[in-house]
Amino acid sequence: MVSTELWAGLGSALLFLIGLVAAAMNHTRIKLWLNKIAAYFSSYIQITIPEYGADPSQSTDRDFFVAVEAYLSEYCIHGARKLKAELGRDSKKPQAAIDDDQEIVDTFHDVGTKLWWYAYTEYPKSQIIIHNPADEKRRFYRLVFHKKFRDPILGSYLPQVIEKGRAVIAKNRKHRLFTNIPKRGGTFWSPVAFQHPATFATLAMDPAEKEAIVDDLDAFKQGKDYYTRIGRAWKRGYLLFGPPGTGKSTMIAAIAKHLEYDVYDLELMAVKNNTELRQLFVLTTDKSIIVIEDIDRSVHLTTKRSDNKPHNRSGGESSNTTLPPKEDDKDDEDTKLTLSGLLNFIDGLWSACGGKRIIIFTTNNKDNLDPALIRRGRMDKHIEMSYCRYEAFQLLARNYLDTNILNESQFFHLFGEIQKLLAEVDMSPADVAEHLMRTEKRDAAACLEGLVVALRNAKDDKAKAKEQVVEIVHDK
Ligand SMILES: Nc1ncnc2c1ncn2[C@@H]1O[C@H](COP(=O)(O)OP(=O)(O)OP(=O)(O)O)[C@@H](O)[C@H]1O
Ligand SMILES: [Mg+2]
Repeated sequence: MVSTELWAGLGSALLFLIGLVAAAMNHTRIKLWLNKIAAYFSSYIQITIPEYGADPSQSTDRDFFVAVEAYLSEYCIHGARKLKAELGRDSKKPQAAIDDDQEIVDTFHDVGTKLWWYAYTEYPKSQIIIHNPADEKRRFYRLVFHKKFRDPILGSYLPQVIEKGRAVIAKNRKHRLFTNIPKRGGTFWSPVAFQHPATFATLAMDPAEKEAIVDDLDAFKQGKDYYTRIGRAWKRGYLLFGPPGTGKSTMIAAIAKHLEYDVYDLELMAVKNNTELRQLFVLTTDKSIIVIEDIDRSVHLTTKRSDNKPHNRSGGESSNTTLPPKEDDKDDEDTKLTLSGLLNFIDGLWSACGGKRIIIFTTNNKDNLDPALIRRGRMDKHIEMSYCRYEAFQLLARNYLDTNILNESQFFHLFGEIQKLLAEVDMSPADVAEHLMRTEKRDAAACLEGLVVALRNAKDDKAKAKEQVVEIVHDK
């Protein structure tokens, strides 16, 4: 058994060496013969995976190479003696990969065989300065295995390598937050590492509603076939509305983390016109969340709708007008940011730009929005973020004070009062959370007592405000 493995190892190494010599030879004929000799005497097959294929602009070529690299770094690196380490992008942690001419042995358990992986690099022979990175140096991975395993290796092992490698890439990928900043010649996305700590586990809201949102996101994430079948673009719009401090921005961070998507935080004030908006949209990538916070306040949309249309009940512009467009409509479309430009941004263009995009609007006042902007199909799901009730408080208390706090009998009387008061008083989760922040001087009891006092005060204020309203009505 040992000697079989030894021969197999020697055979694969010899094949790899002959391959290297052949690659280094300039004479095409000799190169051809060397490869023929290697193929004749060897029972081994080799597969070469170049970093860039024939067409370097095709990123899919590189995907295979990158997946192999990630797979080998994660699953086979312990077998290599020579490694190279690089700092990953946005990362402080060094990432190791096998160095050139190193042999790594992997086992394909499905058929019980060993395989050999090698990394190597070819450098350009000419001294000409090269602008295309694909021409600079050529990196390869080479896989060598016994020819009797050709079918299972091609049919199952390599697809598994790609799948596992992609999973490793997704796991290690740092998520980014992009904001658009104006520069000469337009507005451009500028990224930073996205490290918001919020998750659905730390988000305080009605548990049933939270579960429904998570289910909706999961269905979206896995919904490629479904969206294709029903003939809709693979995108979803969420409108988050509710008073300040109820967790709308926190929810966006939790969604991004759950889906493992990048976030594009679109500042509409920095966008001059529809053309810029289109450019920004085209520059977003797949698997991303495009966010427009405070959509009602972030921009006054200059729009023919507002010029020509009757106003709706909330003072906004009604979208279902039949008035003919004015002559300068076309000019406005190009020189200003208009509501129709934004509507095109949401649903017109993105069907043409691939899938897996989520768009989220947030607002404190849903009634201020043009109905066209938030109709179902554009904003598919309307999620109300509301004041803190007892269930949300329980989660905050567990997170901020102690996981077991709700079982501590010394606080039962405080919990009872908090439950009663939260049913009567509107306090945002942000305000409740502020009272639960522990400091050196404030222990759990002090935090809870402070919250009770704040809730009692809020209840008194509410009662006084009510009395004043009654007095005004009587005076009238
Ligand atoms: N539902 C919640 N669950 C957990 N923490 C919350 C929640 N709501 C608010 N908070 C806390 O309050 C802070 C402010 O919340 P957030 O910024 O998400 O509110 P918002 O609804 O976006 O407010 P605004 O309308 O002013 O933008 C957060 O940093 C978070 O710590
Ligand atoms: Mg916010």
